[in-house]
Amino acid sequence: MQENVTTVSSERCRIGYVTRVQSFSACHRLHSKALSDEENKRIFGKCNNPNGHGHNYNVEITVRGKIDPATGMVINITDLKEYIEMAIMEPLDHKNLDKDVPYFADVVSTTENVAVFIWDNLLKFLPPNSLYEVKIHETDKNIVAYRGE
Ligand SMILES: Nc1nc2c(c(=O)[nH]1)N=C([C@H](O)[C@H](O)COP(=O)(O)OP(=O)(O)OP(=O)(O)O)CN2
Ligand SMILES: [Zn+2]
Repeated sequence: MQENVTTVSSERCRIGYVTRVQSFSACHRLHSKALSDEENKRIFGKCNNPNGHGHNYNVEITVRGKIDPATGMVINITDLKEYIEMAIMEPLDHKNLDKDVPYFADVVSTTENVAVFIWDNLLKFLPPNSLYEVKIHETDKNIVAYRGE
C-alpha cells in the first residue's frame, strides 16, 4: 500500500515558474500621432520632451510549465537566455525605441507597449503556451506587467 502512494506521488505533474531577469538601456519619447501637440504635452508632460530621455529597463520574464521529471526543469535557462538575447537585447538594447525599432513608429513607446512588444517577440521562440508574464521595471518606482491578455 505504501508503495502505491509513493508511485502516485512521484508521477504527479508539478507546475513551476521560472523567471529570468534581463536589463537593457534605451531612450524614448512619449508622443502619440493620434493626439495634437498640445494634447501630447498635456498628457505626457516632461516625457514628451522632443529630444527624449533614457531608462535602464529591468525585465523579468516568467515561463510556466511542467517540471520535467527527467531533467528537473520547466525550461533550460541556457535556452531562455538565448531567446531573451534575440527577442529583447538585439532589437532594444542601446536603441532609440521610437526611431530604431519599426514597431514603435506608430505605437507609443510606453512601458505597457514595450511589454507587449517583448511578449510577442518571445512567443516566436518559446514553447507554445509557456510564457506566463513579462514584467518591466522602467524605473525603481514604475513597474508594468503583461500576461498576454
Ligand atoms: N502608464 C504609463 N505612464 C507613464 C509611462 C509609461 O510607460 N506608462 N512612462 C512615463 C515616462 O516614460 C517617464 O520616464 C516616467 O517618468 P517618472 O515617473 O518621472 O519616473 P520616476 O518614477 O523615476 O520619477 P520620479 O520623479 O521619481 O517620480 C510617464 N508615464
Ligand atoms: Zn520614459
